[in-house]
Amino acid sequence: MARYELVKRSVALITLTNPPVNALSSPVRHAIAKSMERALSDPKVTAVVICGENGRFCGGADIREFAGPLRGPPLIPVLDAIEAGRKPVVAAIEGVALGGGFELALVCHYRIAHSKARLGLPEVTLGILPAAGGSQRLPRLIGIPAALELITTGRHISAQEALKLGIVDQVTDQNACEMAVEFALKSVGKPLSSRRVSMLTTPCPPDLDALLEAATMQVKKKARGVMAPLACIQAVRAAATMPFSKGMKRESELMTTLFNSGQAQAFQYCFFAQRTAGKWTLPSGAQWNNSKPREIRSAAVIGLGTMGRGIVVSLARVGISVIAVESEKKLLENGRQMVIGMLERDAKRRGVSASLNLLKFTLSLQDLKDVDLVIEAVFEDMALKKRVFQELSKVCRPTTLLCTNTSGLDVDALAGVTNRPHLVAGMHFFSPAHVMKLLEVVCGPRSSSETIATAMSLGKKMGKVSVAVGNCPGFVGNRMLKPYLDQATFLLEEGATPEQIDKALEDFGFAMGVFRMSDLAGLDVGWRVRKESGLTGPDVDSKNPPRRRQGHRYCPIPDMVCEQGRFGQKTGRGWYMYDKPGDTNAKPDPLIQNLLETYRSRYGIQPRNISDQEIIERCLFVLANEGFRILEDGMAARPEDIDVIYLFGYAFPRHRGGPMFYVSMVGLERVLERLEHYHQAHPDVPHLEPSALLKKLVACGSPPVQKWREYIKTMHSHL
Ligand SMILES: CCCCCCCCCCCCC[C@H](O)CC(=O)SCCNC(=O)CCNC(=O)[C@H](O)C(C)(C)COP(=O)(O)OP(=O)(O)OC[C@H]1O[C@@H](n2cnc3c(N)ncnc32)[C@H](O)[C@@H]1OP(=O)(O)O
Repeated sequence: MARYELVKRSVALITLTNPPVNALSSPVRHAIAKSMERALSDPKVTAVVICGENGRFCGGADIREFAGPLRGPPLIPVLDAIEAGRKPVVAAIEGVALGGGFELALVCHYRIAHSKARLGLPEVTLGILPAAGGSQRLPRLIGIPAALELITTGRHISAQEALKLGIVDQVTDQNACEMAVEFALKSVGKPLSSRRVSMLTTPCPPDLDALLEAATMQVKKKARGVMAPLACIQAVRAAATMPFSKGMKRESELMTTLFNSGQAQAFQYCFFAQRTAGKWTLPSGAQWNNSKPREIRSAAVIGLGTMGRGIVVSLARVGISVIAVESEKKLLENGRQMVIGMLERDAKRRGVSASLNLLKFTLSLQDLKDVDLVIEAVFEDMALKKRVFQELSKVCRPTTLLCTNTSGLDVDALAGVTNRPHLVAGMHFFSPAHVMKLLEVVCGPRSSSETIATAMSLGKKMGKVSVAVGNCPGFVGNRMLKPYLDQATFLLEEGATPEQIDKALEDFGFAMGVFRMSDLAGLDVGWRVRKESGLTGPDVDSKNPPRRRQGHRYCPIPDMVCEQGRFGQKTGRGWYMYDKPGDTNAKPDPLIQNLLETYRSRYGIQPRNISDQEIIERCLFVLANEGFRILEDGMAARPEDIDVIYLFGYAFPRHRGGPMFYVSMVGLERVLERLEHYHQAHPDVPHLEPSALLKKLVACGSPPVQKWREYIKTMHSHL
């Protein structure tokens, strides 16, 4: 777990050997401690260099170990012994020095970084804080403001920035390990006391309280209800106001609180869920590690609406040449200008030049004959999409992959009109496509493993978190959204207000409640879908009694809001009112209050007081209940995939871990009991009926979320 060598006759070279990221697992900590003892006691050794195998210094503590009892030597004494040693120790940082890896570097007396290395204390993103002295040493080394920013955001920094901040002593383009050995030889005999960061006095700004207060306000606003950033600020305060040993005690107390909070578990679950989602499987046995993706050098995007433009930008900025197609000259010109503007702004922000030379704009599908892959992003209309796919089938070479950005239509129906159904898949981006990280890769029953591998790998290349899903209406994300939105509007009927529901959801941790979010997204989109599916408008079957469709409860309030031309922020009116169209400051609107009161009295509904608990339970338990059904149907391979979709596509609060993790933390038995209760009260809402899988899991003793897959295996899978 660590290799010990003597180099240049007097330098002990300790190499961490724990692939893939040299995490500080128990055997690694043990090996470091033993190696240091050996180096310090060997008279031949005058200096020590610590590096990591395979060009990676260290990715920090082994996060998997956090789930069990602490075994092996604790990290802090291992690190303290390095700093206290009487021989100079140099960290040779290549690749990454993150979390405990960074803390390991901080106890070394010197730090040499390769120019491509990245450093950071990302603990806050795992719901904890740098608890091996990082919160106490970094402020001593670089001052409170810079340390506060790095620790509360978890941001990774480049070697150059680390040099500027005074974190590393030297940056090199050459082999960092060899440079560190040379550096170590030159450091022999130099006094070490000023190199022991724990011995430094934290430079304390005069306005410390104001600074910490401002940071507190900022993190409270940015991460509602999240404990870790607040704990980080308290730890940094300790570094500014307490001697090192007392600060370490405070750091440990804060870490214990975070560890016991449940939030840390949720964040750490998210970390692994994101990585698990990349490991897709198909019923054929094809999977991520046995299917080869095709290399995509050129692509085409059809349709330059909001989605199409974002997709063009996502492709071009990773070096893929893109042909963008529109149906009319004016739309094409407008799209061209928007895309160029977006790419230029993006390039400026990243300090690179915009890849405009990769773009071509055309009105003719004939220009697509040689591209490797097409993404169709035209209007959400099956007949139109089928025409496009038929045309593509004729125009593109037979090996071109044909993908659709539909947000819920039948991908296999589109595959069926082509001459290559095995090369058709869904690539469902989220709006705005160049910003949102989620990509649902929709596997049709005829999509080949190569097609899925290519779509997943292209998503990764574009920096997306790609999740493979089955082909059902709405796929995973939008399919689950429907019962969630329904519950919110049923609660309005029963007596709640949009403000009350939004506040309950925002207090739960969502950045925006369901109604504020709907106003931002635009209410007309859903209205059009409801009209097209005959739920509202002139095509409604007149046999439907009021507030019922196909025998089930239906709430027409969203349709009534749209009928008044209230489409959300863009029209200055929606569930809320805004000072002018495009404004974001949502204010409660007495007209909506009035509409709700009139509606309730028309249907003889006696409004009742609805608790926040009921709002959360009905909205979120029904969301997860649909997730269970999706798992039963084999439309998602595992609960982690559903959670990743909700974290990255629907801003589900990370400290709750995603809808499936959240209900597992609440306790499946309780969730089942509450769903049964609500279904009894609302028997005309089938989504409230507990799913078979939920019942099965409860009957099996409510296993943890990571084990649910074992209970789903027996069921029919589309993935
Ligand atoms: C009740 C009282 C309790 C009190 C508790 C007291 C405890 C006291 C001691 C605490 C000491 C704390 C020390 C420290 O402050 C805490 C930490 O260090 S937390 C860890 C911080 N590090 C990170 O957050 C880095 C996480 N990793 C990454 O960001 C990336 O993996 C990477 C390093 C940038 C590499 O990225 P990629 O190349 O894209 O590779 P992947 O991300 O796909 O990862 C590959 C593979 O490695 C696994 N992995 C990565 N990092 C870790 C890790 N730190 N631990 C374990 N495993 C890791 C990852 O899951 C992938 O695995 P695979 O999916 O392939 O199985």
